[in-house]
Amino acid sequence: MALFHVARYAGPEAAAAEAEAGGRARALLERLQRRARERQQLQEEPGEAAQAAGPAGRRRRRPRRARRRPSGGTPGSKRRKADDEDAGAESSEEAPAASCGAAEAVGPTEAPGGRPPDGACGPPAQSLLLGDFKRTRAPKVQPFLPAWLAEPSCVSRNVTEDLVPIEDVPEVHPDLQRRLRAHGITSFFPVQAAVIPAVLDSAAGGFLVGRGGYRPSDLCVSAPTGSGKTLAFVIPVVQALLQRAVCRVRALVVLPTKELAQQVSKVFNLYTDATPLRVALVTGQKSLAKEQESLVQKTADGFRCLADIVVATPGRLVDHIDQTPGFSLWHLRFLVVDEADRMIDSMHQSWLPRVVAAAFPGEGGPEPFALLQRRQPQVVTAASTCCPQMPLQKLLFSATLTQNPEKLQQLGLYQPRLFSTGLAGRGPSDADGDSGGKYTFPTGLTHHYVPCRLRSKPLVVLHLILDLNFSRVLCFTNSRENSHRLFLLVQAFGGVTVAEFSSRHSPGRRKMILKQFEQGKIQLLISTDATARGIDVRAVQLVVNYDAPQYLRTYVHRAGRTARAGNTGQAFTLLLRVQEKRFLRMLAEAGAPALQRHEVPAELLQPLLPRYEAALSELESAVKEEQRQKEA
Ligand SMILES: Nc1ncnc2c1ncn2[C@@H]1O[C@H](COP(=O)(O)OP(=O)(O)OP(=O)(O)O)[C@@H](O)[C@H]1O
Repeated sequence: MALFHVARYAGPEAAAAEAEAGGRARALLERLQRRARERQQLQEEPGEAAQAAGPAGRRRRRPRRARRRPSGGTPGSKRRKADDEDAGAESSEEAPAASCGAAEAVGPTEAPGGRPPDGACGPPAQSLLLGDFKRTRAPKVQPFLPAWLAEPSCVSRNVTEDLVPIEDVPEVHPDLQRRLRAHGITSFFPVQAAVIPAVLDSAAGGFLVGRGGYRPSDLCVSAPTGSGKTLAFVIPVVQALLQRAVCRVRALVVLPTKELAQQVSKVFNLYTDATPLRVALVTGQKSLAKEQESLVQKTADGFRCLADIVVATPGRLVDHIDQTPGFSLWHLRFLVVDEADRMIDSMHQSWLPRVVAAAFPGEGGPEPFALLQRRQPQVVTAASTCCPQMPLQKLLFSATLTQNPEKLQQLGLYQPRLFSTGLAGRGPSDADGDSGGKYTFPTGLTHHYVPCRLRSKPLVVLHLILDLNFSRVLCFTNSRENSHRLFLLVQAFGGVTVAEFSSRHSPGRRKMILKQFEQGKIQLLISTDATARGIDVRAVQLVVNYDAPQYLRTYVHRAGRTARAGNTGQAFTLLLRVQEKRFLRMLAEAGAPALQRHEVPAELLQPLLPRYEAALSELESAVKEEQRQKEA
């Protein structure tokens, strides 16, 4: 029977054996010293010694590899192992185990007293050496996706060819169709043509109950940037709520940034302003009291709700759940999570459990006899279907929706259904933990990279704008400081209307900057990733990644600020030599079309140099002045 062998102190009985071993060690040492002397002699008189040694001299060299092994066996056993090596029986990585194996193969020659023979490797031949790990390559684990993720409803990403005329989607109310036409929309983009009917279908039985009394499926939508995801939820939510009689918060849209929330609330306003529906924006741009006034009104017998649709950032939403008297989510029917992957990342703020808790007052809640009092949904049974209650349906949207089931699980989705423009379940992992190889890019977007040195990066940006004549450029850096310094430098250089956008500025100032950029008053907007997601500025021709994005998702969103809604656009990434390999591999895994290498020869930058040098010294004094002011 094979035994485990752990080398340990054997007790006083082993003392004699140890003394014997000590004698053996001395003999071995002497032998080694003798050989060293011989070797030294050989080096001193190589010709003679080689002749004298003849073939035996050469033979003596061979067992050296075997000697390096930790066995320290008898000369006989050494020779056996050397023979095994010659025959190529074992690889060098497996040497320790192999030497034991070889001894086992020839059968152990026992010394008197049943001990292993001199120099036999430690444990008995039949035993298993603990910690004797062999280096074997672990098989790659392929992600196993749940069926809804692995088999999504596929949607085309081509928003120029696969348009669907709005009259071909009869589920959309004629009033809304008229309104869409009034805003210049005559056809739905593919994602809209697929998602709008699906959401409307789930509210077909009226928004108070799901179809047939069942709870509707939650929907997840993964489609490229600029593919019209906003209207894909605005239209069905507005249409479903048009039937409401009493104003209650029935739709809540949560977004990661103030600017995005503002943009989405604008779109809601476009489609609700001729209806009784009211939209409130709660992002912290106004004071809490002002926002409270837009949400609830105090009456003689309690509070009156003033908003049907609330568009919010998560932090401010939780503030209102906690601090606004009369703000209730008991009638919430739609919870829309835009930029869903980003919102999952912000889950540590616990905004979702707070929303769900506020939406389900539960047993003993403040309205115990309300007809449609909601409880946290339980398992569907015959009894539970007898007493239908208003469902809370989640709608998730993103251009980079995670396929990580563990992350998605945090959202507590119910029988989810995925609409996707990407191929499901392919590709290896992204650096941030999400699976890559599945994000899709707008068809009109071309990707370039510019190999350059750190010092010449600002010059390359100036060259792109001034020499290649791009009139609306969005340039991303990885930090506020980088944005600010690049802004100061370009400003000092002159000839370009430039602004910076980052958390250095107040929300009001940021709003104004975005407006001016949209109006074309700013040619170059230098920004942190604050504008990377969702911001929809028409006619951005060029996106420059001044600092290469670290993550694939960041690249997808940054580049997606151009080539929106079927337009064309270009994304240029400035890469240092050390960044090239990793970045190109990351994009290849993302399924991005091949990046075009765009060389900017030094001669092209040469004419810009004199002004650039002057701008650099201006920058230096500006930075010093800023530091002085900070310290004062
Ligand atoms: N059916 C349509 N026809 C014409 N233009 C449209 C249509 N739907 C949306 N658009 C326009 O396309 C642009 C992009 O839409 P939207 O902002 O909804 O994209 P998105 O998919 O949400 O992008 P992102 O992922 O970057 O947030 C907007 O300017 C919008 O007005």
